[in-house]
Amino acid sequence: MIVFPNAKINIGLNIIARRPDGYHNLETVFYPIKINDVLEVIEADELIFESSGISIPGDVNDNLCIKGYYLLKKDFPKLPPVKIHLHKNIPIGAGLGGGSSNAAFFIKLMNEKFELGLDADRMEDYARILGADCAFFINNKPVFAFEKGDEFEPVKIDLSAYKIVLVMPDAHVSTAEAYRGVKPAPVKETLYDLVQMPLADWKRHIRNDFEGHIFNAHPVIRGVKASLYESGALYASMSGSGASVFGIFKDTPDLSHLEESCQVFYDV
Ligand SMILES: C[C@@](CO)(OP(=O)(O)O)[C@H](O)COP(=O)(O)OP(=O)(O)OC[C@H]1O[C@@H](n2ccc(N)nc2=O)[C@H](O)[C@@H]1O
Ligand SMILES: Nc1ncnc2c1ncn2[C@@H]1O[C@H](COP(=O)(O)OP(=O)(O)O)[C@@H](O)[C@H]1O
Repeated sequence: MIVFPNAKINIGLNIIARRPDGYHNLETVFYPIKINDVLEVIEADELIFESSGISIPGDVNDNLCIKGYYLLKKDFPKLPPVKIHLHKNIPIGAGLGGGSSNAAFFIKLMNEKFELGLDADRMEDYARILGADCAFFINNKPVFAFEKGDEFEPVKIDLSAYKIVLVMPDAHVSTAEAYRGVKPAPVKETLYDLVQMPLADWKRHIRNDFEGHIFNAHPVIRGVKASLYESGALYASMSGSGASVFGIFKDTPDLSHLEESCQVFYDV
């Protein structure tokens, strides 16, 4: 069985408070975008993980697909061994949730392939264990997210009339680094309301709290955001903990000046 895990962008990201468990309460809007990995799972004599495309840092046993397998196996001991092939296309550590998406799509694929009988809520519960960003990818629809980013309210937001461009500069930001450098603060207006405003107003009201210190540490990312506005973006922002930056345009822009130093994904 083959599925195509997609990436996400964060529209707004406000870090509200540090939690006793060391995580942070936040508000954000997750929005799915069309940059995809390829995930294939077949039955096998033993558990095998192979990948191609972008190489994935870290130990194979820490891969979120493998962690997802063992998580399901604990509750479904009869689950047979599988061979997993993951073709990585989503930039890694980019604020795009690629690994989290792989985990969630793996759970959905195993549920269907082995008829585990899990509904979306149960699959979200499994995904929450694997990471704060994973549960969103079970339903994979635009949502207002809060708590650790794993509790949701549906939000009416449709960007299909616009062109979204995703730019990946030559910079790497770890999620933990991003959280270490941010000062939590309560919000004056909730993102849930702010994203209902006309898109032309977003630039003045919607922000990503990671941008301040991440831009100081990685000025190239600030430069990409400025370049997107200079190229006519109605709204541009770093996605999540970065380093990727997205821009929302009326029409597909010419960003050839960025293509030498960045990976540019048009109309995602
Ligand atoms: C920042 C966000 C915004 O959507 O995504 P990315 O930019 O990474 O895609 C997420 O909060 C990342 O979610 P995810 O990447 O799943 O985080 P996890 O693996 O669960 O946690 C990695 C580390 O990030 C920090 N962390 C994560 C989530 C959260 N609400 N508070 C935190 O403090 C913790 O230090 C944790 O050890
Ligand atoms: N299937 C996977 N794909 C990508 N990264 C993974 C995967 N499993 C675990 N990881 C680890 O997760 C981190 C990147 O996660 P990812 O979701 O791509 O980042 P981000 O959420 O910032 O976009 C890397 O350190 C990588 O080692």
